[in-house]
Amino acid sequence: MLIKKIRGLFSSDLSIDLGTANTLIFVRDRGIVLDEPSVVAIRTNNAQKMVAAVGGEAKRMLGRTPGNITAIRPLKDGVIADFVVTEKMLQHFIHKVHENSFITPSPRVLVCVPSKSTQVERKAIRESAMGAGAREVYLIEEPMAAAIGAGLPVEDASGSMIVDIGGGTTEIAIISLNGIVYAESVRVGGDKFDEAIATYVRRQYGSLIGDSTAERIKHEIGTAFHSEEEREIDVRGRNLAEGVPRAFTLTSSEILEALQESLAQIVQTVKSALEQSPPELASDIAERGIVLTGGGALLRGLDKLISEETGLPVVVAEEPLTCVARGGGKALEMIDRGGIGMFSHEN
Ligand SMILES: Nc1ncnc2c1ncn2[C@@H]1O[C@H](COP(=O)(O)OP(=O)(O)OP(=O)(O)O)[C@@H](O)[C@H]1O
Repeated sequence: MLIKKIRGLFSSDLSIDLGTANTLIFVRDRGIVLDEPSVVAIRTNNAQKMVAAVGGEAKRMLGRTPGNITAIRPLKDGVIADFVVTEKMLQHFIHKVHENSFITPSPRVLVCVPSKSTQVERKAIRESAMGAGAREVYLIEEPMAAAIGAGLPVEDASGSMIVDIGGGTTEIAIISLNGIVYAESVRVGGDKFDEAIATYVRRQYGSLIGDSTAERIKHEIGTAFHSEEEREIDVRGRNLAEGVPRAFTLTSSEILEALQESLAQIVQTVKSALEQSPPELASDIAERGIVLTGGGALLRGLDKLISEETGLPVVVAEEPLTCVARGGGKALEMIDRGGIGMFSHEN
């Protein structure tokens, strides 16, 4: 135990949030050392595939690649769509952290996995991390890490509700005594919001916009709740009828309309989690409120919408985009204190 404690003090344990949209790596005492889009660009030469770029550089290539390069997102809808490429990406990021931070290799690595990921996926993630030099690998479910990162009292015998709105999925969990009492996930998140915006623009303006433009519109004027303050953005898309770029202006009310269906799905999943929560925990949640994490929590007015629909207080966690990675880091510290109840059964 003492040796474990001492080792804990000097170790450069990594916590990895392997997300559909972004991968983050947190190192104890250093904070977030890597924050990159989960994108890999693959170059094909005479049927041979090679990694051309990973992370930010690869994301800039999305939708702009020549014939022999494809930029792909190996995780989709919160699950691994391409094992081989995910492994390559994970290894690239872990090596990058080692190179940049003079961190000793072979640390303990904790990976945050979607609560609905299969045993096969968990095994693949574990093997990828081992392949990248991890000495020990721990897996923790994302909502648990998110709750710890948001500072919720997960160890207490009291219910906490977390809604983590990522790129591919929204994960909802009720946590008490270091365990997930109820978890539900819906394949709606930031990506679906972007798709809904692109669909709206195609229907209303007869123009095509790419994923990055849709995401930019969401960041700048996106909203989940009606507000007096109307925002606008000038956009350029390829007009379908004329085949040439055309400019038009979008307003925040239009984006609200475009997002209706996706938002309704999230609200419905939150409501059904509340309905299925044991009464004691439901009353704790009613008192403490619902905590939102993940990039989607930054969508303007989403807290208001969920609060209005559930009648409960809703708060957005501080730095929602880094909650999962930071929570994973804290969970690693908890291992040294013997708090291992929260880890996935695979450990
Ligand atoms: N200010 C903002 N307003 C709205 N959405 C935002 C904002 N900032 C980031 N996002 C969205 O958050 C999403 C990414 O969130 P996050 O990094 O938490 O997801 P992830 O962990 O990679 O995904 P998942 O949990 O599904 O695996 C993207 O869709 C991004 O567009």
